[in-house]
Amino acid sequence: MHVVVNAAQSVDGKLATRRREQLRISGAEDFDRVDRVRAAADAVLVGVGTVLADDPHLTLDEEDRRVERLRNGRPGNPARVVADSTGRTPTDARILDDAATTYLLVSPATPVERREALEEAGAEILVVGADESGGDESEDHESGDDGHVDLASGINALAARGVGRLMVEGGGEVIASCFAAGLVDELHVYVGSLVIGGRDAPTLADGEGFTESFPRLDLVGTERLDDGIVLSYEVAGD
Ligand SMILES: NC(=O)C1=CN([C@@H]2O[C@H](COP(=O)(O)OP(=O)(O)OC[C@H]3O[C@@H](n4cnc5c(N)ncnc54)[C@H](OP(=O)(O)O)[C@@H]3O)[C@@H](O)[C@H]2O)C=CC1
Ligand SMILES: Nc1nc(O)c(N)c(N[C@@H]2O[C@H](COP(=O)(O)O)[C@@H](O)[C@H]2O)n1
Repeated sequence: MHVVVNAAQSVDGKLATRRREQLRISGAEDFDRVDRVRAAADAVLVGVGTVLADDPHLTLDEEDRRVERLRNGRPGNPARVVADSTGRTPTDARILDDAATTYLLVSPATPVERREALEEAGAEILVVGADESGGDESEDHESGDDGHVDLASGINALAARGVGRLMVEGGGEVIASCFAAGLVDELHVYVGSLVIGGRDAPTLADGEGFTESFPRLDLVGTERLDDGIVLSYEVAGD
């Protein structure tokens, strides 16, 4: 599985305001780039925090890209995936429409009735088990997962359904967990020319944070778009 993380942040590293409302950080040129990255992916993943805050659709904007995918024998839109341990995705969320397959990665803690309601609303439920690495106050654990669904298991379940390239669009909690689990291959960050501020505003990588062993990145590209810059990285090997 090849995992590509993409996000837009302010100069001070924030993905949104402290109110966690969707904010346009980039512009038309960057949204077109994001659409290209989506078009290359088999699936696009977000955390349930992003679904609750933004109600995103996560489909392609450009019809030509959908047509090209169909011509290549792929679904018109990439599948949509939500990391959602207890099934908090609203049944009227936009990602549950029929524009693409939508997988919800839930833990066994999600009640059967909730799973059934979400299936009825259009979701494919994948029960993938909770992450066991968090929750012990005595350890300096760096995963920050604390009983959320185990993303590595989720990715294996997606691979078994034909997903070879996964785009992760956020938010900060899920991106942090992806780095903590060593799942990320590429990172693309659009840095918009604004300061958002706020100690409680989401950042590119929230979670518990790292204290000893930090994911290291190789800068492989820079591109000026709109009034900002896209920084492209590959995750450095050990
Ligand atoms: N500028 C940008 O590019 C983007 C900005 N955003 C912004 O980010 C904010 C949302 O980010 P954030 O609040 O961090 O939410 P996330 O989208 O990262 O979702 C976090 C939630 O995902 C669930 N989850 C399931 N499994 C995991 C796991 N293994 N690790 C971590 N979380 C997991 C948890 O809920 P549970 O335990 O219930 O499963 C958790 O609370 C919004 O304000 C949105 O606008 C979002 C995307 C892109
Ligand atoms: N790349 C990017 N640039 C911005 O300026 C943004 N505000 C975001 N936000 C994320 O984009 C997703 C919206 O998806 P749809 O347009 O509904 O398909 C959502 O995840 C936002 O948080 N991204």
